Amino acid sequence: MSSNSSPTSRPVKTTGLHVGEIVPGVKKVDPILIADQVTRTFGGLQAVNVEHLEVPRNAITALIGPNGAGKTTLFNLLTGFDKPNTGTWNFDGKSLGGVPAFKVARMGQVRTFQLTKALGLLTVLENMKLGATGQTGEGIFSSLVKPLWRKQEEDLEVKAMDLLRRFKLDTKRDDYAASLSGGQRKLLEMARALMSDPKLVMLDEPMAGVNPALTQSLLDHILALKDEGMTVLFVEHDMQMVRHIADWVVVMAEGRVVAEGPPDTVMEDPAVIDAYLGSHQDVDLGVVTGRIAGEDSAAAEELLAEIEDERLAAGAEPEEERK
Ligand SMILES: Nc1ncnc2c1ncn2[C@@H]1O[C@H](COP(=O)(O)OP(=O)(O)OP(=O)(O)O)[C@@H](O)[C@H]1O
Repeated sequence: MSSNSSPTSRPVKTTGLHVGEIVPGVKKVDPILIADQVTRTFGGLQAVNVEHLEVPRNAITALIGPNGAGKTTLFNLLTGFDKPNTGTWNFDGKSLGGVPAFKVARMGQVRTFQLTKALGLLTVLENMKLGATGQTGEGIFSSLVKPLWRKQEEDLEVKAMDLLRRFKLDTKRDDYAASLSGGQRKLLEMARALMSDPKLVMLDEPMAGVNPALTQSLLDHILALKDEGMTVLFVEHDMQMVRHIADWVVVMAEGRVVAEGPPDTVMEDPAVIDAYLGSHQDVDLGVVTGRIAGEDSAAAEELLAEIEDERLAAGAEPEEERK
């Protein structure tokens, strides 16, 4: 596959991912992940209620939605870190319901993890080694076969160093992970996930806490994953990033998938605008939507301008002319 993800050239977004009319739950031409009737409640709260969702293979899919929409909970369920109340899902043709997290990762579906305090006390290289799965050394019998185990350790280190070089973290190999900057941590999280040669990489807010200097580098790394044949599913609040790199966008609100589609069209969907408005807790939505009388606050004006900018960027007519 050709690599066209240099900072100067943006890859062409993948098209033709779906079959038929675009509605929430639309079928994909070649789905890598198919989820059905996945629900999760906490007490009386329904955090996730996904009827049907297909994730297209070898594309970059963004999962967006306001705070509390259920994005992280869905990630946890799909990767075996949490158990649903109901639901089934298939990854690459194999049923994953009830499969524990470490096995899910071994099957080729990995998610990145924020560096916890404990992981921060390990070196960068040790963190990388933790990301590897299917190690011969894990088995009781093979651990008795020392030469085999040692060879595997060496191979692991070579692989880890290759990845660290690619992510420009090789000079940090012996540093504690906790000493890395926010952006470097994100790079390490991604590099660690790649240690298990995944088919599907799930990134939880890859841009959170990243300074602008590393933003481009992170975007390029994510685009490169697709060039290498991987599928990416990521949760992100930064709409600019979603617009830049996603081939497909899934919007969640109150646990459900309320819209999906290519980024340029999905941002115009009224359900998306509703969900997006919902994330601006500082704005009086009644006033913004004209349902109740009152003066728009500065935050509301800003939000309306943001939405209008996004509409225009997507090629829509100016709001004034539509009336
Ligand atoms: N372990 C838990 N116990 C109780 N409630 C939970 C738990 N985990 C999540 N929730 C609730 O489930 C709902 C969905 O949360 P979730 O973190 O999945 O949303 P999110 O879309 O990822 O939000 P954010 O964008 O803020 O990360 C929220 O109302 C949250 O408070």
